[in-house]
Amino acid sequence: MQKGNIGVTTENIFPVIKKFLYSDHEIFLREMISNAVDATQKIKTLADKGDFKGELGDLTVRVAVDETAGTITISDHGIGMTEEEIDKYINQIAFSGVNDFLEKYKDNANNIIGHFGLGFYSSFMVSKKVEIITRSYKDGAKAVKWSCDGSPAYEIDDAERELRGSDIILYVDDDCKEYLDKQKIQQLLNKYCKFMPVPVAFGKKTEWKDGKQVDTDEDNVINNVEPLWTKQPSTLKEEDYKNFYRTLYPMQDEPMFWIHLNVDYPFNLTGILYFPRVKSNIDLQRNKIQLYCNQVFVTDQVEGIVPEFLTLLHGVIDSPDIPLNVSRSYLQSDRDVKKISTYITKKVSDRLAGIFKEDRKGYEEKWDDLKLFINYGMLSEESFYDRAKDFALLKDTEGKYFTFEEYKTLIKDNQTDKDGQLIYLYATDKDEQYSYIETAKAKGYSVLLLDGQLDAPVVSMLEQKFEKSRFTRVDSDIIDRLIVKDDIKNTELDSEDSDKLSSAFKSQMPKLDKTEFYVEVQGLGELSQPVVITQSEYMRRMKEMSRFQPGMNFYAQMPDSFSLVLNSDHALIKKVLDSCKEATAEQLKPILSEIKGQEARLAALHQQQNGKKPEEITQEEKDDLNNTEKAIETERNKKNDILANFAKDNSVIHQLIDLALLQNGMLKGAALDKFLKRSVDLIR
Ligand SMILES: Nc1ncnc2c1ncn2[C@@H]1O[C@H](COP(=O)(O)OP(=O)(O)OP(=O)(O)O)[C@@H](O)[C@H]1O
Repeated sequence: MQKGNIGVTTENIFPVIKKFLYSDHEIFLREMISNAVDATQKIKTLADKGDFKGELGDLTVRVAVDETAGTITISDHGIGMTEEEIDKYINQIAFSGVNDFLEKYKDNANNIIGHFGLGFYSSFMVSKKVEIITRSYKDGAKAVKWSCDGSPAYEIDDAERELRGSDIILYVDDDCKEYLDKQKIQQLLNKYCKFMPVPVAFGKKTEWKDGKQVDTDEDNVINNVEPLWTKQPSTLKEEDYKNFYRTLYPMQDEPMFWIHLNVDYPFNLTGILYFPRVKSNIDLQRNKIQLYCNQVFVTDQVEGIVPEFLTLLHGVIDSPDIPLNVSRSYLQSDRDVKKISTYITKKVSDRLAGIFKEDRKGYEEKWDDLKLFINYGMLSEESFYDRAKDFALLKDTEGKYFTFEEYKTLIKDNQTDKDGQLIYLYATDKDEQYSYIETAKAKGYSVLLLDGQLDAPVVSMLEQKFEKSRFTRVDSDIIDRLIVKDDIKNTELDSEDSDKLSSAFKSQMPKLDKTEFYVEVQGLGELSQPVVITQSEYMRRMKEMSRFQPGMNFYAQMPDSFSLVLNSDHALIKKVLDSCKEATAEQLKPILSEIKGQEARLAALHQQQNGKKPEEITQEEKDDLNNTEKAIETERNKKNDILANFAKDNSVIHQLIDLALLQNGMLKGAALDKFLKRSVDLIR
């Protein structure tokens, strides 16, 4: 028997390992099984080369849990180890790996990607003692047993073992008893070993016999040794890809299409990426791309390796060239990783461009599902925008699709304003903005439907990319001002009438929380609606953006401001004006003439004082000016009161306001109820 100390200086290294890798204890199983798989593949290689002439035998790696003994055993029929090899690979080298790890990550353990290849010693994260019973394939090799209880001391002894290969026996620590639960092990095998290249068996398949579940003779092999991505694309059918997708994401809808990745220079990478049909954000967070290293599952945190927008895709990537035992910040600056990321982006855009070219109709049918990925890609990656601008689509409110270039050609003639700016009209909700869309269409304009999650930032991006172009929502102004072609014709009403109308209407606008209404009078044509509500594009966008961007709180606090535009060409508005004049003329006459007089006085005072320096203006003159202003204010208030008093009982005004609110989904609760009752009264 040989005793010795493992070549480490730290007195007791294992508590440290445990602490560092606390969240990732479970990887021990992956490490043990991939060692067993490696040893098995090595014997196969030796046999292929003729360096091993014996029987290969059954190469299945076996995992067994013994709850009573408190052990997990991983057995392989691989190359095994001689005593010298144990000394070299386990006592010396493996430990130096642990040492390096501690050296490097002492201070920033949190930055570790979470799957440092600790290899064999990760077994101590869950074990109080580990034994290796092994026998090398080499002629005349003796079986040996190595054991270590987690202190730097180990023992090596002779052992009984007939067959070539190794048993690794983990004596599970008392605080890690969960790993003695078969279901837990099954779950870990499923997560990490599902596609390992050598059969891995966990117990036997069971069957029902005499009302009991009993083991059969057949191994319960948990993995598929030849997963789809390792095969040649030319040998695969559509159904194969769909089936594989189902094994990866059992509850998910069929994917739209996929990309089989396969490169061996300048780096090695295989994999299959699927474009999923995404139903909800929960799906996005739950189903992720899985990263493998030679068919061993590493992680589903692929940020930094795959461009961010492609993390929304599903599937697998397998590459031995992605450095796994480094921190994330290093990963992002690593040149090979950058190359991988660029390669994947190019592959994805080539595939999309290909489908677009070959099957435009099919592509359009998928667009609504694809849009999120492509928009996200264009927003987050300049190089992707440059590729995607030729196959990204815009959809109009009638459901027709256009490329950027096609759409520009379509609207160029009719939607260029007097300053030469191309105006892209859009709606965000076909039903809510229905009448605005119809008005625009009646004018021969095309209206885009931009109702996607990312459309607001996409609009800002496109405005920067497209030359001399602006996006405007159809309800952001009255039709003649959406695309200003000539100078606007002014309302035919004189300012006094216009003022009466707007004051009367304004006095009856509802007092809504955080909402402001401006009232203006415009001639919109006899056939247009009598009252229209619009919301300025600029303010709406600022408010929308403030929801996503910190530091824009100022805009979020501002009330929503809307314009209520009264169409002075409409018969109903004319009718209101006439009855208003009739009802208020007597009362308003002296007030209006008083206001006129005071205004003339104010103008004269201003003129007088304008020529003077501030110190030359006397207190008396200042008071005079202030008092005149106040007098005007008082008279105006009187005027407004009279108009409000008239408007209060005018059911046409109320009805018109409510109809406009209703059209914008702003009439609710008690106000809606009142409107309904009034409407019934009106037709009674
Ligand atoms: N089941 C086994 N059969 C034969 N040799 C083994 C077995 N397990 C471990 N070894 C030997 O011990 C060495 C150290 O294993 P360890 O898992 O620590 O590192 P590794 O597998 O080389 O690298 P990694 O850190 O990526 O796992 C292996 O390289 C191998 O030579």
